[in-house]
Amino acid sequence: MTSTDPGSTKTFDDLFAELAEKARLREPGSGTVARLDAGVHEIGKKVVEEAAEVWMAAEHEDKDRAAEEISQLLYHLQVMMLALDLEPTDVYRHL
Ligand SMILES: N=c1c2ncn([C@@H]3O[C@H](COP(=O)(O)OP(=O)(O)OP(=O)(O)O)[C@@H](O)[C@H]3O)c2ncn1[C@@H]1O[C@H](COP(=O)(O)O)[C@@H](O)[C@H]1O
Repeated sequence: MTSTDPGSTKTFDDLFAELAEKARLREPGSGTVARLDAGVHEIGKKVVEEAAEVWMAAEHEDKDRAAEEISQLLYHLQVMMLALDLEPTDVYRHL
C-alpha cells in the first residue's frame, strides 16, 4: 500500500471490535488469542518492540513504512487493552 492508496478502511474501533469478538469466542488459529494467552508480560514486550520499530521507520524509512509500523503498534496496544479488560472509552477519556 502506498500513502496515496486508501487500502483498508478499517478504523481503530473496527479493529478493537474484531479482536474483542475473537477473544470472546476464543477463535481457533487467532494470533490475538495466542497473544492474550501468553499474557501481559509478553504483550508488553511486543508493545516496546513495535514502538522501537516505529521510531526506526520514522528516522530511516519512508512515511508508508512508518505508517505500517504505527498500525502494528496500535494492534499490540489493543491486545494489551483486551488483556487488561479496558475499553476504548477507558482510554479516550484521558485524551
Ligand atoms: N492488525 C493486525 C496486526 N498487526 C500486527 N500484527 C502481528 O504483529 C506482528 C508484527 O510484526 P513483526 O515484524 O514484529 O513480526 P514478528 O517479529 O514475526 O512478530 P511475532 O509474530 O514473532 O510476535 C505480525 O506478524 C502479526 O503477528 C497483527 N496481527 C493481526 N492484526 C489484525 O488483527 C485481526 C485478528 O487477527 P488474528 O487474531 O490473527 O485472527 C486481523 O484483522 C489482522 O489483520
